[in-house]
Amino acid sequence: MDEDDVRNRPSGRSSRPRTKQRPAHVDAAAGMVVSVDRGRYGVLLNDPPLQLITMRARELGRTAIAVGDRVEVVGDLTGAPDTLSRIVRVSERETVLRRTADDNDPYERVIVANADQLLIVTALADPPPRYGLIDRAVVAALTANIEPILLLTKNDLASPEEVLKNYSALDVPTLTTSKGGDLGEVRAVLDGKITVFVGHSGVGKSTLVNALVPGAGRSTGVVSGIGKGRHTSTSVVALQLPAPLTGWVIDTPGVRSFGLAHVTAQDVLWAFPDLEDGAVQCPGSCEHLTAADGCKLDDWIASGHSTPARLEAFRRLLVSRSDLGEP
Ligand SMILES: Nc1nc2c(ncn2[C@@H]2O[C@H](COP(=O)(O)OP(=O)(O)OP(=O)(O)O)[C@@H](O)[C@H]2O)c(=O)[nH]1
Ligand SMILES: [Zn+2]
Repeated sequence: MDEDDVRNRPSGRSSRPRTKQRPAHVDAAAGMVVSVDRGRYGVLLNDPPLQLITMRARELGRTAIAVGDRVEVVGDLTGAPDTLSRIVRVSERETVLRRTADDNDPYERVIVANADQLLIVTALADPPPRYGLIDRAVVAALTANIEPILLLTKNDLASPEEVLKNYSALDVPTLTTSKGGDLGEVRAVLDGKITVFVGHSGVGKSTLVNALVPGAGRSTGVVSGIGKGRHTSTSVVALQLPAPLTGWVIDTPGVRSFGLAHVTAQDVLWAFPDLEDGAVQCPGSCEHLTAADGCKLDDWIASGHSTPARLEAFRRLLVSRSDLGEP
């Protein structure tokens, strides 16, 4: 992944990152970035659907390029081995999933561009759900205008009741899967969309990706045979869903947490239209956490708007921003 040197506000409802206009390259071909690995970008051309290895053109400066970016490429477009072409333009992004700089990483990162949905993969048991991580992923999605979806694996081991209760006030769509179970419902949710999959180790994310995209070859937690080892990939890749489906699964093996320091209380409030009007009376710098600090949202609820559960869910998300993401 690349550093994004332009510290744009997270893409809320109104602000969109801008792309500078570049001189047109008449021979450029359009495509999508499907992998990023040490300065090399895998690009799948739209027509013909060839996959190329590319690098950034100098004229792009330090503009970040991320998986999901729609780009224009020039140079050798045959896809022949040992050829390299250059990305000369990055299109304006519809959404940007990002994480903040933290102690381990001084740069704000663009994780994925143009995603429609964030599928938060959580096991119901082995390992047990970690609400802090789920909440942070929900905040990252909502504040990027990406739809969060909770996928609960290992339903054969435990009941989803408690998790569903925890997320009912947030209105996050939920799916459950079990070992060897039918994935029809999951496929229907993914069809036609660009969906980012996140989940911490052992939840069954690779098992799921392999089942949805045969041949994806994502390594799963079973290690067998001497010397075989486990090929743990840490880079983000986009995988095309097989026909008759359309759309993409973007696997994020390296993403274990979301740094959310760039997300303000106002950003989270945008995801709660039912509370937004109630915050008009709040002090200008309100963090919306307690009435004791002058927040007027409790009064808003008391006068019959929205519900106490929604306010509680909103505040839980606000607090999750400052939790330690990992481990
Ligand atoms: N019982 C049960 N086991 C499952 C289910 N899904 C996956 N597993 C098992 O859980 C273990 C971990 O699955 P993986 O797919 O490797 O998990 P992962 O999330 O990709 O983890 P990393 O590879 O560490 O990122 C494997 O032994 C799977 O067979 C499920 O629905 N039920
Ligand atoms: Zn407030």
